[in-house]
Amino acid sequence: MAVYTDVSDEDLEAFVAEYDIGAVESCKGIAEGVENSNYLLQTDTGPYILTLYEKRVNPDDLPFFLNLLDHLAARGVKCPTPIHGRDGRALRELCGRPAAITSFLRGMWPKRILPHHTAELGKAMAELHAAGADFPMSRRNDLSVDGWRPLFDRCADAADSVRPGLRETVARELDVLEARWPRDLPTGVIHADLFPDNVFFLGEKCSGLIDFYFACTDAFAYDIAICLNAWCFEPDGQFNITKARNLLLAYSRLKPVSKAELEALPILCRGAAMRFLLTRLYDWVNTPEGAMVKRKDPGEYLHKLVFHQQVDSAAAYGLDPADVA
Ligand SMILES: Nc1ncnc2c1ncn2[C@@H]1O[C@H](COP(=O)(O)OP(=O)(O)O)[C@@H](O)[C@H]1O
Ligand SMILES: N[C@@H](CCOP(=O)(O)O)C(=O)O
Repeated sequence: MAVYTDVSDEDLEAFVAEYDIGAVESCKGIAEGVENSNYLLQTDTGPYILTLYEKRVNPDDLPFFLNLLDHLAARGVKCPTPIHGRDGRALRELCGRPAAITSFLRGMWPKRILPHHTAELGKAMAELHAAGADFPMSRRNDLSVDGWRPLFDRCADAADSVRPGLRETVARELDVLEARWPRDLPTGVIHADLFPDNVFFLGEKCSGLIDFYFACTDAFAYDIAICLNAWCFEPDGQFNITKARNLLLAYSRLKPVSKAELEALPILCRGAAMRFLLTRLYDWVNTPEGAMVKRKDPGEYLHKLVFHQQVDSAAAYGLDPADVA
């Protein structure tokens, strides 16, 4: 359940009165999501999403996120568009929290991933990367290689209680990642959390991307690596090379992937697995029993990490670097 802050009818009406979006008809908390409080706000002009930004979002980052959504929407990316109040502001405060209203995206995220989904994903991600090219702001990725060891230090003591031997495995892998992390790949705006629950579909077509609250400036190929992990493993843990190939081909048709990017994919996939292993491990040991939020399994990402440790070429993901100019 992701509604951390309750909003009274009076506060809501005063808040919505700052916008030209009509009168409130209903406002219901949305159970999905983990980071922020989200409400489905219905007014007499249609549905909207009301988000109250909670503790884990740094308020200083909000102008980056909201300006990015404005920028992407203006370039035709299907994403939530911030609604600006009559004073021009998209970001204001509600119940003591930073808050914004965005447009409502139609569609549903796919519960069972099929090969056509990853092709649509590749296309949508390439469009996103291209549309971000002239976005003037930048945001450092705090959850990239330099952030992993400090994060691990805050939960390492509990690692072996989650999985025997995990502390040693992570420590050794961090040594490898820190030594081999590629730092000269093409960079730009990436989503950085493009999991299936953040990609909506209407029928077989992608209808939009949501949840840009990890978006940052980083290697485009790192975004691809995050998606290979999140979309191309079957529930039984098998890697599905067809889904991976569909993703890479659809992406590279719109935004060519260089040989250097492809060659870096195995180490980027290891890093992407480490990133989600660590945030899940941190949450696993720091989320109290009975908390509203369902903890995600760090073991799933340990399995993905071990898979990529055996990979020596992007050919294992369906696209051979030798085939790329
Ligand atoms: N713009 C949107 N249009 C339609 N539904 C949305 C939109 N934004 C969020 N939602 C709904 O709210 C849920 C949680 O949103 P999300 O941004 O993933 O939350 P969190 O950042 O807390 O993880 C989504 O799964 C979706 O159901
Ligand atoms: N995708 C991350 C968790 C972040 O959750 P989201 O609801 O903000 O997408 C994971 O699976 O660990």
